[in-house]
Amino acid sequence: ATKPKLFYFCGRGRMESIRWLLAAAGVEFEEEFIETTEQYEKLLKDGRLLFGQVPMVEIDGMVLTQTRAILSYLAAKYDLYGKDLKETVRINMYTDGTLDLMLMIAVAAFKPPAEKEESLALVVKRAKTRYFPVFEKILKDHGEDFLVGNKFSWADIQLLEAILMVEELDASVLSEFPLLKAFKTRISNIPTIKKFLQPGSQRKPPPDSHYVEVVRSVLHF
Ligand SMILES: CCCCC[C@H]1O[C@@H](O)C[C@@H]1SC[C@H](NC(=O)CC[C@H](N)C(=O)O)C(=O)NCC(=O)O
Repeated sequence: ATKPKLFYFCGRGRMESIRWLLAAAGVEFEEEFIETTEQYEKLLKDGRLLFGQVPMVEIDGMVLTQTRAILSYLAAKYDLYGKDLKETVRINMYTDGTLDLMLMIAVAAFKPPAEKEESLALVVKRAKTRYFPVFEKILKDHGEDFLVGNKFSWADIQLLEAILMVEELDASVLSEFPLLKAFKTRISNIPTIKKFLQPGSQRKPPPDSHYVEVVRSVLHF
């Protein structure tokens, strides 16, 4: 069977959570990195970007855009989306939260130094005061290994992704969250995720000036 193919820049941005979900599900995928305006404009001309935007994923004979739509499709396809609607809506609540937090980081990369510094400090503050306390309480209240239905789901994958991303900004961010520390160790040791965390995987590094320049030049902003 043909592997899913991801069309995006060679960086995290909005595509990184899709890479995480596929990797955690043990699904091999290919990537086409958009480096030039010509590449982007060809995708546009060929009508493969619904609203003219990336991420775009080709999977199961479809050409998908809209990050959350793609993530939901993958979560359902690989049985990482809860056993019923009540579990699914909790997974959606949790993943919308971690995606909001991670997009704050993605957007900050495009800000001038002083503003970027301020934005990233706000990310750490939001993580410590808004997001991580919620997940610590969820783990405490139900005393299970996973966030929803005591079964590994998309919510667990994305929370680990967000924890690691915030730790890159402040390594001590989990110091007041013992259950999240244990969660991080537990989920990082799931074989497919452990493999994705090894060097040489398709996981992307934090955004650097080259990534920002490429995105700016391709998207003319
Ligand atoms: C201030 C901008 C922040 C980020 C810019 C881009 O780099 C990534 O870090 C995030 C985005 S990705 C690139 C951007 N894509 C989106 O905004 C997709 C939004 C959509 N709702 C989704 O969830 O997939 C893009 O294609 N724009 C072209 C343009 O709208 O004409």
